[in-house]
Amino acid sequence: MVKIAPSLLAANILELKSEIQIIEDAGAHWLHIDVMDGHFVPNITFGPDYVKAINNLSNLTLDVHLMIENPELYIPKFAENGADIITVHYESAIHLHRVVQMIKSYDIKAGVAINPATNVENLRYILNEVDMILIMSVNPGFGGQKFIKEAVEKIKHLKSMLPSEKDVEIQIDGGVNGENASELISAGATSLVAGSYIFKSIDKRKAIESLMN
Ligand SMILES: O=C(CO)[C@@H](O)[C@H](O)COP(=O)(O)O
Repeated sequence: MVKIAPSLLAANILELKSEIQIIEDAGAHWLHIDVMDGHFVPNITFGPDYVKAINNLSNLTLDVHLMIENPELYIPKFAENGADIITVHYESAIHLHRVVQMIKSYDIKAGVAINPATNVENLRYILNEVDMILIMSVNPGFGGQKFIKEAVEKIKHLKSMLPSEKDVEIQIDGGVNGENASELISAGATSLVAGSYIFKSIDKRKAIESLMN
C-alpha cells in the first residue's frame, strides 16, 4: 500500500494541531517534515525542536527530510527528538555511507534523496544500506512548484536497480497531486509526499483519498 506523507511545509502553522488532526483522521500515513538551512537550499524552515513538538502531537511516522549541509552535525538531535525516518541528500553528504550508518545507529530508518538533475545510477552502491530513496520532482526549497516529469523515468530506473531481497521505499516529492499520483504509483513509487495539493484543498480528506486511489 502506498504511504501518503503530507508535507507540513504547506500547513497553516497557526493551526498546526488541527491541520495534523484532520490529515490523521483522513488516513495519512506519515508526516513529512522539510528541514531547510538557507545554505543547501535557499529557504529556512524547521529545526529539531519542531520535530519534538510534532512528536508530542501525533503518533504518525515522522519522516524528516534534511535539506541541509553537514547533516551529520544534526542527525543526533533529530533522532533523539522523535524522527522515525531521516533522509539526507546525496548532494550534501560527502561521506554518504558513513552518514547513512549514523542514522541507522539510532535504530530508525535511513533515506537518501536526490535532486532533479542527479542521476539515480549514483545510488547503486548505497541501495543495500538504505530503507528509502527520495526522488525530488522539484528543485528543493519551496512548496507549490511544478512537477518535473523526468522524475517518472527516474522512479522506473530506480525500481529496476533495487535488490530483490530488500524492501526499499521509493518516495516522490514535489508537485504531486491527484492527476499524477496514479502514474507515479504505476512507475513504482511507494510513498507520495504532497504539500500544497493536500493543505490548500478545501477537502483535505478527499485530496488524500484521491492520492491513494
Ligand atoms: O521538499 C519539498 C520542497 O523542497 C517538498 O516536500 C515540498 O514541501 C512539496 O510541496 P508541494 O510541491 O507538494 O507543494
